[in-house]
Amino acid sequence: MKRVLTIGGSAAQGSAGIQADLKTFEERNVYGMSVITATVANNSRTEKGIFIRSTEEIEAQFYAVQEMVGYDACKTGMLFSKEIIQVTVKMLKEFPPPSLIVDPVMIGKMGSQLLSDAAIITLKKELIPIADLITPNRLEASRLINRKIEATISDLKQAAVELFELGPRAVLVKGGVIDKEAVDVLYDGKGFEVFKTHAIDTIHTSGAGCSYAASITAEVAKGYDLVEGISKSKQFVQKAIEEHLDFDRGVGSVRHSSFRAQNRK
Ligand SMILES: Nc1ncnc2c1ncn2[C@@H]1O[C@H](COP(=O)(O)OP(=O)(O)OP(=O)(O)O)[C@@H](O)[C@H]1O
Ligand SMILES: Cc1ncc(COP(=O)(O)O)c(N)n1
Repeated sequence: MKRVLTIGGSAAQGSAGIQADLKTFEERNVYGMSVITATVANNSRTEKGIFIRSTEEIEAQFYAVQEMVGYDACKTGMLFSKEIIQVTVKMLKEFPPPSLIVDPVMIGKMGSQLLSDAAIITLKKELIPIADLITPNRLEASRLINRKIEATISDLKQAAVELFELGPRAVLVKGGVIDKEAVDVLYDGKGFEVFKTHAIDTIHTSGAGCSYAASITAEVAKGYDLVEGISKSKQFVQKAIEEHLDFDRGVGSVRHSSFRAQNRK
């Protein structure tokens, strides 16, 4: 069984972050492990809580993973601060994963700030250059290249080229909805691949981005190439959004188990 690690934040409500990643790893049939960088305890009735873990606690988790299991691929999600990005880069350089997928999460779908403004530069200069794939959405991509990106395939392609210049081996820009289709563009320095599915009319997509990147990480760990891994993961996330869970309290969750349920019918 392939071994996959996620380094990111705990999302108490269960839809996104580490919870989404571990649920997705299980659905994609890989062995999931986690290093928790922060605890996000969103609660619309009180104040939003974000609690950052110490670098000592982060390192202890990472070394436990390496000593007890090892890994075939690694995903990063919420890293929040410059210090956490730097310790993550240090650990990844000491134990280079066969594949590294960096989801540059900045703002959660419920509005929480998951990356401090001051940390963007560290993300760009230190983590992105060692990534095999980065998976920004349009807003994150804009912040990384300091310009607005139009909702057109041609501008997404141009943005992917600019992001590639930051040094990753490939870029997947999630373009959002264009002409009723959910469009993503992959660029690997040689060519483009466009992934499209029909856009589902719902606000209940919390966890979509995390689960998509987690599924890609799992598929790459199994040996699929990026195009195959992304195609499979796009179908997985599509089904998870189609059968979303609405808890009647704002943005609901994707249903991580729906692809498996569909294939068991
Ligand atoms: N309404 C929708 N219908 C179909 N697919 C969607 C829909 N919303 C998002 N997706 C797809 O889900 C995947 C995750 O993308 P999304 O833009 O939600 O990421 P994100 O959560 O914003 O990213 P991040 O985790 O980096 O913050 C993409 O392939 C996107 O096209
Ligand atoms: C701890 C944590 N990490 C990441 C996300 C992004 O979530 P999404 O997949 O909805 O963009 C989140 N909301 N919380």
